Amino acid sequence: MSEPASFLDAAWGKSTPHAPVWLMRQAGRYLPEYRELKERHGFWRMVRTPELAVEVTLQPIRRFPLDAAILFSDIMTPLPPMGVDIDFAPGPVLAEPVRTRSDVDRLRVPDAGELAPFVADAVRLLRSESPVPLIGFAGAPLTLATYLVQGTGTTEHADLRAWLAREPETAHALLDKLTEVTIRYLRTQVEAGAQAVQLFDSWAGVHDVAGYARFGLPYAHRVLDALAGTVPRIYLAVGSSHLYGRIATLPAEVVSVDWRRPLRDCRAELPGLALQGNLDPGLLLTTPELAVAGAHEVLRAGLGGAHIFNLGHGVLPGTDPDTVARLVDAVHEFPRTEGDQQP
Ligand SMILES: Cc1c2[nH]c(c1CCC(=O)O)Cc1[nH]c(c(CCC(=O)O)c1C)Cc1[nH]c(c(CCC(=O)O)c1C)Cc1[nH]c(c(C)c1CCC(=O)O)C2
Repeated sequence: MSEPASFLDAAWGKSTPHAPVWLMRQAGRYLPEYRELKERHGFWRMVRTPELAVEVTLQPIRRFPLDAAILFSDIMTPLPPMGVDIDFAPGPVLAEPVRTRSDVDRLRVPDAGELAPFVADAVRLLRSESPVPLIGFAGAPLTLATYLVQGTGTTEHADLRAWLAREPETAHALLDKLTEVTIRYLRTQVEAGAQAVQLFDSWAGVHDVAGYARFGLPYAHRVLDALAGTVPRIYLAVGSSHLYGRIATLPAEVVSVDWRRPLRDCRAELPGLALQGNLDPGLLLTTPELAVAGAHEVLRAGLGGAHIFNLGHGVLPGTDPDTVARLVDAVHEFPRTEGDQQP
């Protein structure tokens, strides 16, 4: 590799000599050192103890030459201070879903300082310990509402869509509170030193264009707009290419694309935006050779504009860390210079 790949350059829309690479869920269950720590401490304690959150954030950075670190936390982290009781099994499970107007009225909107002081501490520690830029993150309001209304994240979401249609005013009241909390939560991370932010709208894709335009877009817009002029903003919505016409209007620098369509097809629909993605995480469950071949496809499709290499969604639990190592090297070895596009 001639020059190091710069994550922040690509996030600001510059075309880099190599694609920088990080992986959603790069810290987590596929790493034995993560499983060992979780066995000892449990998930919430790891999230809430800055030294443990720092350790888990850095585990993948020590193993692989990744170009960015993502804070170890969860999109659910700002919800308990609002008065929501959440456990992980392994996905989030709420003691009581939020469905009525009085459920929504009871939710608190805590001050920034109250929201997650341990997150601000972890970010500050990471800024002195991490050799690579640090990405902060939050869940987008509609995705957080998905968990709050359903109580889990595991259905077809028809009940959420029915609830939105039946109770639009209650839904807007809930989304409004979640938007304010998310803005405070992300500003806290940026003020503590996060160098980029990713807004995870993981479940936006289950809505039709009109539903997204009504309940997703305006709130994601407000969150991203509140961070204007600070750090590059990455927006992720899985299974959502039917929404790209709307997503293109968001005040973000980067859109994270899932594995369903080649990046070159997405560029035309997301003009002026850097693209992040989009290897199928399922390919990392095959062989290093197939994963690397898939990465080359993605890298070729990503030419023609700024590209941050990532998966289309998170690393899956059964992934072999050696395959991840081969993948990261393959991305760094791929030149993005014009006329020299084959690995
Ligand atoms: C929907 C969502 C959640 N959490 C998150 C999202 C958005 C991203 C996406 O769409 O996948 C975001 C998240 N969750 C976690 C991170 C840490 C940083 C990273 O490495 O990417 C991030 C960025 C840790 C975690 N969050 C969770 C774990 C697993 C806990 C365990 O060890 O069992 C980790 C490492 C628990 C969790 N938390 C959530 C789910 C669905 C689960 C189930 C297990 C899983 O998908 O890994 C909610």
